[in-house]
Amino acid sequence: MNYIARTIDVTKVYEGAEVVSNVNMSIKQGEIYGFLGPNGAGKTTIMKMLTNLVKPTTGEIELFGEKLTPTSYEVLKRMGSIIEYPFFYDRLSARENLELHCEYMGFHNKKIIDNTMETVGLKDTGKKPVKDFSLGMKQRLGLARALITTPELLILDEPINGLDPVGIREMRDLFKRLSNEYRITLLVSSHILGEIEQIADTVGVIRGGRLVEEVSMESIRGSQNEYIELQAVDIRKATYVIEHQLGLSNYKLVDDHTLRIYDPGIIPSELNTKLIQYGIEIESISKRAHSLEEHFMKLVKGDEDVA
Ligand SMILES: Nc1ncnc2c1ncn2[C@@H]1O[C@H](COP(=O)(O)OP(=O)(O)OP(=O)(O)O)[C@@H](O)[C@H]1O
Repeated sequence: MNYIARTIDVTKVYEGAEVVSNVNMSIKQGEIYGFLGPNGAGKTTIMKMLTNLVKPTTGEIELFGEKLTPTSYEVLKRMGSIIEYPFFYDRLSARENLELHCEYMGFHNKKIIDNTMETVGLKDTGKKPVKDFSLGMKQRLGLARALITTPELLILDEPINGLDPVGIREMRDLFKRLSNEYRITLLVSSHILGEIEQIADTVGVIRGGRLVEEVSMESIRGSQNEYIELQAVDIRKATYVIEHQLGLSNYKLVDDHTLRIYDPGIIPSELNTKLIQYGIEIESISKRAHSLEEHFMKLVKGDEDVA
């Protein structure tokens, strides 16, 4: 497997408190990796370690197959990032800010400034000073700055925070374009599941400094376990019939009234008919599926009974 970035058993201790604990993250080349977790879970700290802004207390970071050291300048040139609020020269225009950044980075290619401004949708901002930009425009300028050195990996910490629905949508579309057209690998953090779910190929869930899951969205969608939920007046009798007469074994009694059957391929109306034949009084019967939200919320909140 081709990994563009990995954390290997990374731990970070701040003033005696372990804020990141033994995290093993693997970001594949070309994917959008969604980094999901509540505020304070440790996302920013991990992103700072990946960009060499903070050193792990123990463990290692690997970027483009190389171990990250304090002098890994070449490796760091291959990535762009926005971590925490990006600083701009407020009185200067978008273009002037980007020109200054290029100069600072020793990167001289005027054409790229035009192209990047076009990519992020800031081409028509002219002389407008950044202080008159909306939050969404500033976010896009931050992205332009991260993109201007043509990175292979882009690390974005909560890039949609504070944006309105239109701005969120534009950002999301832009991430997909960067991934599909420019083949950039993205690591994007958020505390909002809905956002991660819509863009990510892989999701890493972090809680209390620990990576509690790292899974491809494809496999999660594939394992959306459907089940039949039924309610009966006498649930024990229904359970007996289901197990001994109908031969179904994969079920769970939820409460005194409700049973969930996980055996595949059951059609609710057929089950209903059969149960009635055995004299079971059914109150309700329906097909359901664990939603992604249920799946992730259990992880984020720390419910160990994860489906
Ligand atoms: N420089 C620091 N010194 C001490 N503690 C810190 C420092 N930076 C972060 N922390 C602590 O580490 C924990 C993780 O913070 P971090 O910013 O990585 O979380 P996060 O998941 O990015 O959340 P948020 O979205 O709120 O930034 C928090 O408890 C935070 O207070």
